[in-house]
Amino acid sequence: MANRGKMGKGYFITGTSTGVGKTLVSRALLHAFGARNNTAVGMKPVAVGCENGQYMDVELLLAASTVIAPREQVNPYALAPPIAPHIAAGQAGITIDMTTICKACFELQKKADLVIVEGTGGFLVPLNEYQDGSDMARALGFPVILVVGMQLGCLNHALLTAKVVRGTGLQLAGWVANRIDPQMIAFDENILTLKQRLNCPLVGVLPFEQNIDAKKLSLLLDIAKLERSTHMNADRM
Ligand SMILES: Nc1ncnc2c1ncn2[C@@H]1O[C@H](COP(=O)(O)OP(=O)(O)OP(=O)(O)O)[C@@H](O)[C@H]1O
Ligand SMILES: C[C@H](N)[C@H](N)CCCCCC(=O)O
Ligand SMILES: [Mg+2]
Repeated sequence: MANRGKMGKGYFITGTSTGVGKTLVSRALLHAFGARNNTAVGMKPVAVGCENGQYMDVELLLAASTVIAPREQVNPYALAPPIAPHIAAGQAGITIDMTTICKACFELQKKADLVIVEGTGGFLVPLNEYQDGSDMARALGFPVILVVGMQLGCLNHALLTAKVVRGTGLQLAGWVANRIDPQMIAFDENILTLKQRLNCPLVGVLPFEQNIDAKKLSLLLDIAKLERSTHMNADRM
């Protein structure tokens, strides 16, 4: 459905690694924007890892989206082996192309107020012979939200990623602390360290949940704080 002729905005969701909660946070963001009467659609440009014939990231993002969009726009590249995308693409005899991804995203921006784009693995995962996730993020041009999987080692990964995101010329609009290790020692001190050093808003802290309810967890995300951060940066442009 045409989005009243306006082009939707977007956020690029990256993480400190694979398996840290990018999909969970993307789903929660889709629900959070939907609850504010925004239309919102998820995008997984490059999905790798097919389980029982399904690309779960794509299925979960489709289910959390408030508008229906063609699968080829939501997920331009689906590669079955659960390995690095450039290797999977090479094995499949294809090249992941940024123009293809940008065109698909452009079509989604016509359909929704917000496009929540989930990256693949961590920020610098290679996508083809010359480009990686940072090139995709730069090509899309959206502010970045960093998902930090809270576990020992996350400080280094989070601060490295923040440095590279900013070095790519993109805004780090905010970060989400995702408690993937319920046994993490000094959890509060690690959160405080990243609040002091990431220099962007903490959008929310998601607890470890045995039974995940993305809609419930969306209530823990401070979307207003995220939007203030994004607008402030836009004003500086
Ligand atoms: N807060 C949490 N509590 C419990 N389980 C979680 C939490 N966050 C993530 N998980 C689980 O950890 C796994 C990885 O989460 P998710 O798929 O969102 O990570 P990802 O960063 O999107 O991974 P990928 O790099 O494969 O896309 C999933 O099984 C998910 O259900
Ligand atoms: C298959 C997995 N769940 C992710 N979708 C892809 C992770 C690629 C990681 C590449 C790397 O950093 O070594
Ligand atoms: Mg994912």
